[in-house]
Amino acid sequence: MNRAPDDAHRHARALLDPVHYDYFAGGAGREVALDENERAFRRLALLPRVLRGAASRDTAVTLLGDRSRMPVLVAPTAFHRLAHPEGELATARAAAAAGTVLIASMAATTAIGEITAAARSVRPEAAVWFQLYLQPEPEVTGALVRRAEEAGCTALVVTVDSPVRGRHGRDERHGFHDLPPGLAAENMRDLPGTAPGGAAVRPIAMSSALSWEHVRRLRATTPLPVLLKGVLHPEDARRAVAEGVDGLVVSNHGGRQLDAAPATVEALPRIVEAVAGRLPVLLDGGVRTGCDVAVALALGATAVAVGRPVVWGLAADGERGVRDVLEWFRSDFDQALALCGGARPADLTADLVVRRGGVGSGAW
Ligand SMILES: Cc1cc2nc3c(=O)[nH]c(=O)nc-3n(C[C@H](O)[C@H](O)[C@H](O)COP(=O)(O)O)c2cc1C
Ligand SMILES: O=C(O)C(=O)c1ccccc1
Repeated sequence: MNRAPDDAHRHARALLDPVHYDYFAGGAGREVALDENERAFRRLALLPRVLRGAASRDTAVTLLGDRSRMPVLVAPTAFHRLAHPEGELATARAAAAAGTVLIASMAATTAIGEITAAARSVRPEAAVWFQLYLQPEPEVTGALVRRAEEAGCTALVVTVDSPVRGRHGRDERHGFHDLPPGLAAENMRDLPGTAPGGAAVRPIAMSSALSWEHVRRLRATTPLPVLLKGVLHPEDARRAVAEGVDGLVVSNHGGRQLDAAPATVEALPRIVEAVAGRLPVLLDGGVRTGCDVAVALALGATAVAVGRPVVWGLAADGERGVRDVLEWFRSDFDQALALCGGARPADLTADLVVRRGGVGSGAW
């Protein structure tokens, strides 16, 4: 069967500078979390329901007021111009064409205003969310949030799994630490507090001093919904609900931060239980097929996001490549939903999920 993401991955590997390929593909430490994200999905199976008479299907979901044609979003990934000269502009047009939400990275090589404009040029109501690393200086965070608001972003996704930068062995071996000349993290240009004559592009700071107080401050300064990305402990999920956060992304940063983190699909049930329906719970990490999407939804995710498959599509064939990958996910998820006897995402329930390799029901 023609699998667009696999084709894209093969092409991307052949086309990319090996240093850049390893930047995108790699993970932290011994890459245990990276590998486990995909493997954990393979350890789970779905018990299909039969004869349910679901004549037509609708794969769409609504997330914090934004409609997506499928429960598969584009996860924020940095530096798209390393993958293709059109970079984030191509990704944004493809996500808009596929009718899904793009979560644009703060570490994009294109400014957020240009990204939203590209998405809207394809579909005026296209939704773009902005991924944010809270910066130690409140005025810098504030300026980034204003940029996202002015660009028309409809949610902020605050990444909270990066108190320090992950150590990526592949990058260390290659000595890859900086973008090549001509490329920059454009959202970091001309921010307040830059010393006169200092670098126009600020480095992105990761800070272990961040606390719930910073999230509270952020919520007080923006009307946009705030999601936290990188929550794995159920106590943090409960705290997020209590703090008035609007959504969670269960994520281990694609295995690029804590290498001992669990596979995200294994962490998901406890987060879903802790949240008890009070917030939408998204998941990313290792989602590679429509069946993976169906398993995550059955275990209580409202939607998932895909990171590397989108980068491979972009590297393989620009906007067209990303569109092919996203359309493939829509059709593969529709197929999985149909085979489970479902008509809509909400029909995927936890009783459908069993572990492979066990005897008996093996219910989750
Ligand atoms: C090359 C690359 C760059 C990434 N950059 C960011 C980023 O800037 N901000 C962020 O919150 N997450 C970032 N992530 C993590 C993704 O948002 C996401 O959690 C992860 O890629 C999902 O796993 P998957 O690649 O297996 O689908 C990055 C991941 C990759 C692979
Ligand atoms: O590479 C990453 O995973 C990532 O999150 C990041 C963060 C800041 C700058 C570049 C990439």
